[in-house]
Amino acid sequence: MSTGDGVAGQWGGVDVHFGEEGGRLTYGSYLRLAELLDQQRLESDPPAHDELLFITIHQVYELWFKQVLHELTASRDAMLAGEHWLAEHLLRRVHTIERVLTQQVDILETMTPQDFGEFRHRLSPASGFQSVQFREIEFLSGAKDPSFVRRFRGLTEIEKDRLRRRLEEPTLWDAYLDVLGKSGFDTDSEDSIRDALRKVAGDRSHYAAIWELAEALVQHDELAAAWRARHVVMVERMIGTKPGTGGSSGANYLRSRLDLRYYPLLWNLRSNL
Ligand code: HEM
Ligand SMILES: N[C@@H](CC(=O)c1ccccc1NC=O)C(=O)O
Repeated sequence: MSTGDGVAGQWGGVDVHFGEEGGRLTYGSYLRLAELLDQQRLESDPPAHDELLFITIHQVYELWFKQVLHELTASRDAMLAGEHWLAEHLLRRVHTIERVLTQQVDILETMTPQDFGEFRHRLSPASGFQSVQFREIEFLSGAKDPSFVRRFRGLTEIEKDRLRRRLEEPTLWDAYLDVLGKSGFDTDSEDSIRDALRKVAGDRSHYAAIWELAEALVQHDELAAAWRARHVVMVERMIGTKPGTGGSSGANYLRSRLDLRYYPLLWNLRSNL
C-alpha cells in the first residue's frame, strides 16, 4: 500500500492512487466550489426557509442558459459553415437541457404560496424579466425585439452590450436560410422561402439533412413554448392575479407571450402538408 494524502487502494490487484498529482488540481479548485457555493445570499432576515431553494433554482437556470447559448451559438455557426450534422447534433443537446429546464418547475412548486410570501416582498423590483441570458436565447433563436433592451431597467453596460451584439449577429433562422440558399433555393422573399420549405418537406430522401435540421429547430421552438406555458401556470399557482414584482400585470402579461414562435414559417408549413 502507498502512503500519503491521496485516496489509495487495491483495485483489481493494481495499486491505484488518486489526488496527489503534485497537489495542484482538486475537485473543489477545478469547479471553483468555494466561489460557487458562496453565492447564495438571502434577502430575507430572519432567513425564510424556502429562499435558498428559490435562489438555487434561478442560479441553476442561469447556468443552463449559459450552456444553451454556448450550444446555440455553435449550432448557428455550424449551419453557416455547412456542417449540418454538427448543427443538428448540438440542437439535440439543447433539447435535452430544455426538457430539464421545464421539469425544474416541479422542484420550485414544492414551495407553497404562503412560504413564497415570506420573502416575495423583498424581491421587488427584481424579476425574471431582467434575465439577460433568457433574452439572449430569444434573440439568437430568431425573436429579436429591440424594445426589450429599452425596457430593461438597471442593466450594466456589459449586459447592454451583450444584448446589442445579439441583436446584430445572425440568428439560427438566418443561418437556416443560408443553408437553404447554399442548397440552391431562392430565399429572397417570404413566398420563395415557403416554396423552398415545401420542396424540402416533399422530398425528404433527397433533402434529409436539411429536413432534419428544420425539425430540430421546430423542436427547440416547441420546447421553449412548453417552458413559457409551464411558467405561467406556476405563476398563477404562486401569486394568482397579483401584479409581478417586475411591474407587469403578472400572469396576464405572461399569457400574452404564449403565442410567440421563433419559426412561424416552419409552423405554417404544417397547414400545407
Ligand atoms: C415562484 C416562482 C415564480 C414566479 C411567481 C414568477 C413570476 C413571474 C412574473 C409575474 C413575471 C412577469 C414579470 C414581472 O415580474 O412583472 C415573470 C417573468 C419571467 N420569469 Fe418568472 N416567476 C417565477 C419563477 C421563475 C423561474 C424559476 C424562472 C427561471 C429563470 C423565471 C424566469 C422568468 C423570465 C425569463 C421572465 C420573463 C418572461 C418574458 O418576458 O417573456 N421565473 N415571472
Ligand atoms: N416576478 C415574481 C418574482 C420572481 O419570481 C423573481 C424575482 C426575482 C428574480 C427572479 C424571479 N423569478 C422570475 O420571475 C413575482 O412577481 O412574484
